[in-house]
Amino acid sequence: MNISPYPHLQQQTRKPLTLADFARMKAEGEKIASLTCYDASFAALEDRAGVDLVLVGDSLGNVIQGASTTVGVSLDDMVYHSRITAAGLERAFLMTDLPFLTYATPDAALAASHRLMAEGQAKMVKIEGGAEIAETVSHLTTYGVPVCAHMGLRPQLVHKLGGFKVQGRDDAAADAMVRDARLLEEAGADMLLLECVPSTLAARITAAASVPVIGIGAGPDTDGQILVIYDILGLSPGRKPRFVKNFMADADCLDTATADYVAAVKDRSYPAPEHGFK
Ligand SMILES: Nc1nc(=O)c2c([nH]1)NC[C@@H]1CN(c3ccc(C(=O)N[C@@H](CCC(=O)O)C(=O)O)cc3)CN21
Ligand SMILES: CC(C)C(=O)C(=O)O
Ligand SMILES: [Mg+2]
Repeated sequence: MNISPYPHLQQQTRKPLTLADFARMKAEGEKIASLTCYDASFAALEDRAGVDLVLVGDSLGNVIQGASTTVGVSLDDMVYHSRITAAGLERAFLMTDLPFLTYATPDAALAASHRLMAEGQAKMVKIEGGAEIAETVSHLTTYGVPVCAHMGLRPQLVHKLGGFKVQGRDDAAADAMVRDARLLEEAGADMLLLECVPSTLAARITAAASVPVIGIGAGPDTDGQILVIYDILGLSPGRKPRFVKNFMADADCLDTATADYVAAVKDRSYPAPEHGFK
């Protein structure tokens, strides 16, 4: 499959990306294209489509294991899928989620991150939380673990929240999220991820942050975008979150659908206004 006519592929080299590349992309206003991934074949597909950042998400509880939440995903599951995803990557940077209750103390987070990095070949770990995980982020940073802090809608808290709902809608919650983003950055977070927050709040946090901010359901103004790979390929059954776009609808194969997603993030045609929240 020859997908070379894409402008973003003509500009890219096959050299492995590093955190410095994401800092440069933020500074230059080049959007970071990210997708989730769970195995080597999809990793190779995403890598040749020009995806910059690959996340082995605990969403594998939903899309691989068929559960309705991510709560049951184990660290062994994450290590396994991280390792088999890493095997398919050449250029893209690999980030892996720490699953529910594997980072409840700083030392537990360090031990779990060790497994994701040493066995799972992750180059960065992602943990869900705000100010309350700042100490953990600081501990990981001290020992050289790159960290992304996942704020806004935190799917691991589904049973506390009572569902998957937009976060940071009132002024007090929005101000708290802005403060937490700053604290996490000061604690050493290398990246932030915002899920399901009003587009205006995501723009505010992105403008204030010196590290790259990736969004999902966070509007067009974050430094990058992420979606679940099966959602862009039309493989997810049932009602879709409003930020999802099926790129398979206008594509003739998986390679063009995935490259079309990357191109749409790069040229800012995804996300459109209807994919964001007020
Ligand atoms: N296939 C898949 N895609 C995802 O994006 C995803 C997963 N699984 N599993 C883990 C979490 C769960 N996510 C979700 C799930 C549902 C909504 C949702 O239905 N949101 C409503 C917002 C409701 C409101 O307005 O408060 C929506 O209409 O989009 C959002 C994120 C995102 N993640
Ligand atoms: C949706 C993304 C951000 C995630 O955390 C996951 O796939 O688990
Ligand atoms: Mg996750």
